[in-house]
Amino acid sequence: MEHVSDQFKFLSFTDDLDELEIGCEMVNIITDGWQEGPVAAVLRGGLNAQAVLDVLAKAKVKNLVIFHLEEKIPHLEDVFLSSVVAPAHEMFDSVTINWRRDQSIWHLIKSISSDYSMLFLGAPLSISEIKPLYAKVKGAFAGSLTIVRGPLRDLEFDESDEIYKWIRARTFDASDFSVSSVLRNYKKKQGVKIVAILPSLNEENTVGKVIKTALDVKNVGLIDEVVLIDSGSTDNTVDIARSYGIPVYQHAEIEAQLGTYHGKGEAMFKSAFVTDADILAWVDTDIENITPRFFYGLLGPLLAYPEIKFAKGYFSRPVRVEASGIELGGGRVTEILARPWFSTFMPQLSGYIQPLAGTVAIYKDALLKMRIPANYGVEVAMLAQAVENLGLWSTCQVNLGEVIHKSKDVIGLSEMSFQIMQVLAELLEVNNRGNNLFRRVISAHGRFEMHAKRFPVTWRRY
Ligand SMILES: O=c1ccn([C@@H]2O[C@H](COP(=O)(O)OP(=O)(O)O[C@H]3O[C@H](CO)[C@@H](O)[C@H](O)[C@H]3O)[C@@H](O)[C@H]2O)c(=O)[nH]1
Ligand SMILES: O=C(O)[C@H](O)COP(=O)(O)O
Repeated sequence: MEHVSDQFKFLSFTDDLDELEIGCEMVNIITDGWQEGPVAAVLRGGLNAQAVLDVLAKAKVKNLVIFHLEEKIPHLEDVFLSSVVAPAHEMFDSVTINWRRDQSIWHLIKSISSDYSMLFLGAPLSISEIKPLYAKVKGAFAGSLTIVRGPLRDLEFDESDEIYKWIRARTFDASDFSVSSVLRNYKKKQGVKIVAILPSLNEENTVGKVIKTALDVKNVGLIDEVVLIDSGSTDNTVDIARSYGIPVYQHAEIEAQLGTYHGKGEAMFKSAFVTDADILAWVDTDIENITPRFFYGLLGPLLAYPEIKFAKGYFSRPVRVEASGIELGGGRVTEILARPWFSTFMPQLSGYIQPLAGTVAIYKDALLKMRIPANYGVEVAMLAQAVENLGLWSTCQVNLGEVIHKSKDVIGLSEMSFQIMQVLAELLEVNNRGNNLFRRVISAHGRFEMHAKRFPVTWRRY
């Protein structure tokens, strides 16, 4: 039990929680008080869950009952297994783990309310979330509640860290902005015109629903225009889009005198020429589970906070089972390339949860000051320049919920990563000696083959 700390501080939920001790050794216990009877802990895993175990061991609880809501992404279960299940078996005489699949944590807590007189939870990330969490749990659980906040072990930053502060203040949830009348009011007050731009390349299965959803949001007055910018689809995408009566453009034909390039960035660059709106909001057309939330959520912060000029969506991605039978969690390029790159070279961007997301909204005057790469580097290039030109605090991210969209195979992702890396290198003015040749050596049946493809970055300027 190496991780048991001697420093426990007790507070009640009526105390001022600014009194919480922050430090490498402190365990803060915010509690209704001890009550005789059976004890349960509802735990997800991580430092605070581990601190709950410390507190219960110190309180000489012998038989521990733990409830755990199964994670949607199975590899997150590793955190629970290593930080809770393994140590709990060493610390207590008997441990019962109840793996649950309730609809939500509140359903779970309600269902055990009459069986336990004390409930222990790990604290949420931010101190300001503790009292709202308490109020919510008390609506479901009648007994005594204790929320434990563990020591800040292994964290090199504290709550005065700028990225941490930015995340707390500039990360929104789409549900914060779901009341259309409120948003319409903000929109009117700011006197802005908004266009939803839907980029497409062979999206016949999903494009119709995305357009219909955008039009629903237009009908309630939040969006003024919906346009589709196609990159030369060869399926029925364009016919489907036209059947909704919205303007449909081929990106190659927009401002044809500027020439044309392949790529999503090119479609986004050309978007600025087809509208006189003040705010441009792009939403990908391959999203299977599109809802108005994507549009409200993305636009909400820009309308409600005039100082915010750029918003990027983020989302959770359910695990997909590939044809190979292999289960994949989402965001492979994000986790393997973008996040490590940002933490190494561009730490000011490291608070972004989905830096590659294509759901983005920006004021047009800010867009016109940017240079836009024609390829898949467009999202990171826009993000980096938004933060550089406008300042981190004029940018934000919004949780749009869960996204289900088609996934590239590993070669597709590898090429996308190469494009993104080339763009990031150019943004940092790293001299890569014009090396944009991407080589892939393949060994099969005792022979080697060399495949090589060039991915030059074309920067577009307004
Ligand atoms: O030349 C193109 C290529 C794609 N698309 C559309 O752009 C969207 C996203 O493209 P996709 O190839 O599905 O991207 P992902 O593999 O999902 O890549 C993720 O990461 C990219 C790089 O950050 C972003 O551009 C994407 O929006 C984001 O979903 C879809 O609606 C496509 O139809 C175009 O309009 N033109
Ligand atoms: O955002 C990413 O990292 C890429 O779009 C890949 O996502 P996926 O691993 O969910 O397919």
